[in-house]
Amino acid sequence: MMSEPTASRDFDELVSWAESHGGYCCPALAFSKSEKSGSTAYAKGAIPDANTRLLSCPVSLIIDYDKAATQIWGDRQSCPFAGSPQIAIRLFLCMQRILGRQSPWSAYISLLPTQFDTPLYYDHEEMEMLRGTNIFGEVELRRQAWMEEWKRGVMYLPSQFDKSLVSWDMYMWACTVLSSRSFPSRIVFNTGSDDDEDSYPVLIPLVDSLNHKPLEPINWTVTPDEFSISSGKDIGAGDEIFNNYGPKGNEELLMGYGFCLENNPLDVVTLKVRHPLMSMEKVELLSLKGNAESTFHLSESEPLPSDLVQFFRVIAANEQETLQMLSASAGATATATLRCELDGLGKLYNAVELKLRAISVREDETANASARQRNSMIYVSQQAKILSRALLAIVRAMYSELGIQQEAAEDCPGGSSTQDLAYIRSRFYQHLPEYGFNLELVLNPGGRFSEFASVIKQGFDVTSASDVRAADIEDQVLVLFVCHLLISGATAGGDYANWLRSMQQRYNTDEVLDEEFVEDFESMYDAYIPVLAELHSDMFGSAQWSARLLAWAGKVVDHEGVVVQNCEDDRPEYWIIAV
Ligand SMILES: C[S@@+](CC[C@H](N)C(=O)[O-])C[C@H]1O[C@@H](n2cnc3c(N)ncnc32)[C@H](O)[C@@H]1O
Repeated sequence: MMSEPTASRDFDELVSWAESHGGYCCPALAFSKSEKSGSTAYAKGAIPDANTRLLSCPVSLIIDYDKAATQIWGDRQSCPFAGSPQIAIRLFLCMQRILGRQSPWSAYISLLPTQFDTPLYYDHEEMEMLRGTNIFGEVELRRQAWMEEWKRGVMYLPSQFDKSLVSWDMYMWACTVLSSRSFPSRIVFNTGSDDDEDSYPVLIPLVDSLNHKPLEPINWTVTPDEFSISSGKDIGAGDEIFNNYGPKGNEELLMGYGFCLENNPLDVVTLKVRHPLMSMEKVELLSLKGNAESTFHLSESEPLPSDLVQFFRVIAANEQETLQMLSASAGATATATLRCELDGLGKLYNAVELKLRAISVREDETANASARQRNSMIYVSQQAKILSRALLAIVRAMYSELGIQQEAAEDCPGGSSTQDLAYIRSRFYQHLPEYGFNLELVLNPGGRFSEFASVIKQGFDVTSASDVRAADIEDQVLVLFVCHLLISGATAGGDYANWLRSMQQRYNTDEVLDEEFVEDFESMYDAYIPVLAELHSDMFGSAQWSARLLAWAGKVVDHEGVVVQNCEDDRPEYWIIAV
């Protein structure tokens, strides 16, 4: 039980107005003012019976499209905004505000806030705290959309209205009132389903006076006469009485309502991924429906949703792997290859890391911070926390693909710090040689391929793998290496024999290596092979070297490679998974 807040008389008029039209306010409920969340409602005495009706609003006072259209344009048919009912309601709100005490809704309108903490009201410095987040870009888009609406809306107001009174500031006020306190029409009028696109926001005076608490058990009841709210639990004397605005993360709360909740159990990171150009098979695998991007929701409890992993798996798949996945989804048992899994996870890692890096988490003192600064800090740090969890989950998924999850669990007991990630990734790097090769392995002077390495270093005038990357010839060196592996007889035995055989079956066909494609490798052959043959005739002088062989290896590198971010120097590097 809390100490009882000070009752505010500001609400007396609102309550009597609602009651005079058939509304209801539970006698044990009182209103007070709070600095943190505007007006709040609390229990003057215990409300012990769950399901006690708390507040209700008669249908005659609910502000919906019907009332807005008929009051402004005379009837629904004459309203030009049937397809965008929210515009009619926003204009209606402005009209009621202009009418002042003349408005039948004046008891309600006069109590509505006129100052908000939604990011559309932030100044430049406050916006900077949100840089890199989804909201940062969204704010301007929303402002533009509202501004367009305002211009169109005012233009269509009937001539008896003084259009000049509906200022941009007033329209923005109406938009924010609607975003911060409306209910969806599909619930209020019992129409449609959750994803009903025809649903629009309606205002329910009095019932909209409660603050939000996630997961709070409340019931909304709709009858032909009223919309009421009752609690799903007993309420103690002095306790705040909450509504539950639905499953909303901090991003939605901040953008629409102007507040954030620390430890919001329903917080999510919304990750929007633009579609790259894709084959019809991939489009089918992802069941894409023509949108330019896909949206995923990451949460603390589910930082790596399976649909997100599947999206990147399909993006990463080469032709062969795509066909395998298609037949698997049609009932066959094939699963994605290790290469595809690692490449998909690697690409996903990069996408998530990019998003994490774009935002800056501030560790400032919160004691002197304004409400807006506090909200931004909560939002950004929670986003960062979920993204870091996702990174860790991705690395663990890579471990698990490589069959070394046991070690990860023992050595790295959890957490999401950068050290954990760097550690876990360095372990991942140590294990990759068991599965394939990259430049470091190929050019290691003391390693298995030291002879090949020394010819390449001489021929290309480089001393290390990073020189090769800096010269932008990583893929070419790997192409030469794949050819070298084949020519040097690895097919006859050794670790890569089976892999090379399957690569030959897959890519060494006239269908894959058409004339035009092979021709592209002739200049590479002319530029490199004679020079390298002079340096080491046994290795590069064999008649097996040809533009066609290089073209084949080009296909292998292109389709069987995995791009992984190097955690030390932070550059992308190429791995060929050869198992
Ligand atoms: C529907 S109104 C709720 C009643 C509101 N306090 C008022 O003054 O009218 C929604 C607004 O209340 C505030 N609010 C609601 N729940 C809150 C919470 N849990 N913490 C902080 N502010 C909250 C936000 O300003 C939000 O825009």
